[in-house]
Amino acid sequence: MTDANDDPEAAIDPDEDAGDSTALGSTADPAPDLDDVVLDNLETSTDDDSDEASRGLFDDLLEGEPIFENKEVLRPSYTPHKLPHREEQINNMATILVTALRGDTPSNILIYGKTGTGKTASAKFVSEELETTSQKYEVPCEVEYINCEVTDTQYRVLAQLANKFIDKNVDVIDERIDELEQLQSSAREDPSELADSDYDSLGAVEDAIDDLEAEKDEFEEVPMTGWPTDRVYSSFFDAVDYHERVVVIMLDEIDKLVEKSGDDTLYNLSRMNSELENSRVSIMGISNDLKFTDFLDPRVKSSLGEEEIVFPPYDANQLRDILQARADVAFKGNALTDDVIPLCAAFAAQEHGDARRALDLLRTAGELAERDQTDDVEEDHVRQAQEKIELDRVVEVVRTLPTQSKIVLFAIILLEKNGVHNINTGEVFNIYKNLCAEIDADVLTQRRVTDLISELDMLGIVNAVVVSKGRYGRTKEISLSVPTEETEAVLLSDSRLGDIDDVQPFVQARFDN
Ligand SMILES: Nc1ncnc2c1ncn2[C@@H]1O[C@H](COP(=O)(O)OP(=O)(O)OP(=O)(O)O)[C@@H](O)[C@H]1O
Repeated sequence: MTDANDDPEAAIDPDEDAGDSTALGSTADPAPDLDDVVLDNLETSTDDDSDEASRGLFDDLLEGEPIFENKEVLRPSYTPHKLPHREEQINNMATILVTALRGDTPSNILIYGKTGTGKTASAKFVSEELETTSQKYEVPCEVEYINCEVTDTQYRVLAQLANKFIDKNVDVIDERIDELEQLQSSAREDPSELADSDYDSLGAVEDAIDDLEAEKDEFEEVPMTGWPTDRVYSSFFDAVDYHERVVVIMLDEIDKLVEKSGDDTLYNLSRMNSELENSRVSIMGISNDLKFTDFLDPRVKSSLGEEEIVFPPYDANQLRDILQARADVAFKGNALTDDVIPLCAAFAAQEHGDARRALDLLRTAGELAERDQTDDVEEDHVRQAQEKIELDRVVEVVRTLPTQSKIVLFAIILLEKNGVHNINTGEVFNIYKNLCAEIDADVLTQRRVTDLISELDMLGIVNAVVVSKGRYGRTKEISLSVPTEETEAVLLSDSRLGDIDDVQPFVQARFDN
């Protein structure tokens, strides 16, 4: 990839710029003699004033040798061509799918594994290989990818598939029409051209073109809402069965589809083959959730799970190899100090062997080093990156909390900020009540507030431990697990909580009651 960042010297040469600005500057001198200008130009090209004048906001930034050679390679959207430590899973998939290249129906496959274990990347890699090979051997085989987190109802899945196949069918028809039109024009010049074709006259070619045009007009795009589901299904069915082919439907995050809209889609897809005449359909489901098949109809479960492939989490050594392979392409020669990759791998392995997290860390560490304008990425940049990513996560979780949980969290923050340690539920509840009154929110019961505190605990935002107070029973001691200032700022960015003017009186309230 070439981009201005790759070679800033080549893209914008400050010297060249200075020369230009002198030439422009010379227009200030009325009626310059052409020869003088050239001479002036040479003489003044080292003149600092004009150089300074042209230095803009970006010059300094461009001058620092960039750390990255190609940052895109570290982004989640990039599909690598090599996937270290996934050879076994990739081979398993290929062994199952090769059936498609023989014109038969491959078994359905279910792929399991935690987030960031390379399921999508591996499945996409195998699909691309499958499609390329099918073109090479001219065996009609197609893969359709659907992300069920986005497309999460039966209607949408079927509509999206129907429209994709309709588009493909239109392309097939257009190609055929092109061929016939070529035959038509060459046969007009030399009627013997028809001898090798299926048509005995120009009229017959004309009719065939008309038929194809009419067929094309019959295809109707499925709207994204509004049709009865069986109509959408039959549109999809007809579009797939339009000509002979094997179709692999890849349903990424398949558990989200089942969670949102049950197993009807899978039931319909898995029984299609008995009715299709020309084509065959096979399903490849990908899931983070090992238990989602428990919610499936037993028939769907056994049909979908004909073959199961598990993607185990990566360990720190495997993550190192993955990072190294990407870093070789992403960074300039010696931009990484020795500790960087092992540390990113170790942090990500602690999480649960998530390659996405490891790549995020490496990219963020590189960006932080770039911002510092240093020549290389150091261990400290990785630690800062780890903190930044963690903080971004916290901000996102806090920002999307329901209002009641935000109020409870705000009460805990106010107590901590006022030096209260080992906060108990009663203290939180008192402040919570006052905050609710201030912003006109419903007041929940203390029991419900205790539940909300437990939820905040599960999200890792607060730490709530149950301690025994001897004969006074047991109580919860609550403390914040996230940075106070940043979390408070996120809470105050909520328009309702932002309305609270003076928080001091609320803290006094803990002594009431
Ligand atoms: N073996 C590997 N080699 C190189 N890159 C990898 C490997 N495994 C995963 N990655 C990279 O890690 C990131 C996450 O991988 P991927 O999206 O395939 O994970 P996933 O298992 O599908 O996760 P999720 O369930 O969250 O979608 C991607 O950027 C991918 O390119």
